[in-house]
Amino acid sequence: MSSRLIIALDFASAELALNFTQQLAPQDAKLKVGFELFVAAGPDFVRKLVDQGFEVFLDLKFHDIPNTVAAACQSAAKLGVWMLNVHALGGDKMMLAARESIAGLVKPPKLIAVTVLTSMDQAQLAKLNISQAPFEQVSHLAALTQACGLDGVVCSAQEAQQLKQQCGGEFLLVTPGIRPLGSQSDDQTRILTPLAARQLGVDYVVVGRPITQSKTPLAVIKAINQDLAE
Ligand SMILES: O=C(O)c1cc(=O)[nH]c(=O)n1[C@@H]1O[C@H](COP(=O)(O)O)[C@@H](O)[C@H]1O
Repeated sequence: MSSRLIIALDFASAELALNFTQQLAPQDAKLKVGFELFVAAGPDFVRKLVDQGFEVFLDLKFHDIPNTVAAACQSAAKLGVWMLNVHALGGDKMMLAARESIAGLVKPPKLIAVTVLTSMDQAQLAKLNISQAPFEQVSHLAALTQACGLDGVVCSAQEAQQLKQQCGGEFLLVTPGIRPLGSQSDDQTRILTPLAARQLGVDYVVVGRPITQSKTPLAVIKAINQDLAE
């Protein structure tokens, strides 16, 4: 069975990222390329990972006018990635345009929307004039995302159980803010362990620093995969 682990390749160069990925096989984990690596290494690096057989989540969190986001999604899909994301706060017209832009492809990537970043807590939302608790905002944005026909959302594992009830089992929940017991929370606030996330119904966990900054990354990956297979 393919892994439910997505490793965040937050490295500053293609060379550093390749040093890390050469230890991995595609069945060990899916790989996420975000802003840091994409800006440094570009689309060629993404194509290289895809050619090596990895399922790649291109995490560029598109958030712009519908026409721009639709075109960006098309360009991203041409790289052969497995998953793409946009910001739900871009609104329904933007999400609909994004979905339609890739709908006709033979093998479209999964398209998901970021709800409330896992680094955000209620106090930070309040400063954005959002008076709701994080879960209420996540729930609202997940409903909007689902109504636009997207495949799922990025949220915190803390919201997973209620979201699965709300959106149904097929709607994908992808959760960063995952920390194995004993690891630092860093800048994440809404966190859970891999095992707890899986028990709450999460489909894919995103883990970066606890793996990429570990002295024994393969052991951490193995332990997380065991937890996710429970
Ligand atoms: O879209 C994302 O991937 C994302 C959304 C979110 O709400 N929180 C979040 O941490 N992420 C990403 O998930 C990864 C988490 O990395 P670590 O905190 O190092 O495990 C980073 O690459 C973030 O950019």
